[in-house]
Amino acid sequence: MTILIKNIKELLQVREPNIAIVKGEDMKHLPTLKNAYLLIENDTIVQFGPMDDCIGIEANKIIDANGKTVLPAWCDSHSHLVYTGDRTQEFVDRINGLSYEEIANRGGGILNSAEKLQQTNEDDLFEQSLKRLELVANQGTGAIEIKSGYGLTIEAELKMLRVIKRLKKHSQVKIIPTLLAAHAVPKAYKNDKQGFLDLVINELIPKVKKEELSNYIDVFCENGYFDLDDTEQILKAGKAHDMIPKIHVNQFNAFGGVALAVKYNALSVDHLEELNPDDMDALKGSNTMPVALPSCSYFLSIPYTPARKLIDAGLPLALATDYNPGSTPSGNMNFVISTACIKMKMTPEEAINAATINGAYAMGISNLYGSITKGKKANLIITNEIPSYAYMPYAFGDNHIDSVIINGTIIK
Ligand SMILES: N=CN[C@@H](CCC(=O)O)C(=O)O
Ligand SMILES: [Zn+2]
Repeated sequence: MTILIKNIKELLQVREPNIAIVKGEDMKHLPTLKNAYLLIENDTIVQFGPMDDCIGIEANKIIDANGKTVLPAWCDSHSHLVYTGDRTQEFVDRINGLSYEEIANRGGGILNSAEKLQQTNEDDLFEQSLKRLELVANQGTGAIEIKSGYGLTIEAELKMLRVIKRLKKHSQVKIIPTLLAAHAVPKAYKNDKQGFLDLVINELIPKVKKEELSNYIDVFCENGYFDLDDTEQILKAGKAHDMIPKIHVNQFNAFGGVALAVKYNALSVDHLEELNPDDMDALKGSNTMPVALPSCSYFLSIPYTPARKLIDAGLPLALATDYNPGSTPSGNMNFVISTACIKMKMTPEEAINAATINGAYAMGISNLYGSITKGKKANLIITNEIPSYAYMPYAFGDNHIDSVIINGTIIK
């Protein structure tokens, strides 16, 4: 099956295969091709170039993208989209003055979602999660990381990861599963956090590896959740099983989690709403991708990750949704890039780089995703007729997407 997209007004994020990450000053540059064509064969981008070179190319299906922009589908490197129910009551409680922390201390928050998830059967969880996955795919997400972490028991964590495995089989979207082994201390271990850590280390991680459910490991490194010592125990256990760390860190407090994650060669450090000079120093010279989650800052009214500070220091940055029922009930990457431009002062070029090639890097898949490159997967967004690509983040809240192609299949 071949698809030819012709008369593309502007083809964005055109890269050579050797570019796996974009950092600092380079993030300001978004390579594009005007008046272009692109040819897909099965699930792969096989050719693209100026329209003048399109003569004689035939295909099973031809799409005329006159006036439209084509770009790589979004790469959302941080989500928790497998969950059950919602937390609207906590949303209203926060409007009425309670903080996220106060709600968690009362047994709400992650523990609330865990209780619901433990009581939900696997098929129901799959159906609820599939709807969210289809929703974000229609919003242009072609690759997504999905975490466990609302199970908090061995069985419920395995249930989450098995649901993620089913989603992988069922969907064209590229899915990277992450074991969020230590998300909160379960009620049953309230006075025995070490007991819970031992359970994760001695039972959960080996079971996850045995069933080949995930190669990535995450911890919520935060006051009231898991401290540096706890986090290091999990990272060590993960390392012993060849698991790559992707860590929740510095959401509310900065106390050395970034340096610890870098020490364990984390692929990404996510949140970073709080960031101190030591964190910056740890990131410089590392292979770890900082990931900002602006929709979470927006929803919880907490600081935005200091994107300018990171990028101006020569570091890379990825943008992701954090889609989850508590801090970010939205998986819309279009909103993420708008918010990054509006609130974090990222340029449209920086935001698109952060949400495509750098997002792919933060999932370990930038060899096949995140740019328009021959040989990469045909994961594409075709926009409506828009005056320029900057119009996408500028006209926030509107839908600018005409079609979405994922894995060579037109899904919208
Ligand atoms: N911070 C930790 N985990 C999620 C939120 C979890 C929840 O509130 O359910 C996050 O990334 O924001
Ligand atoms: Zn998260």
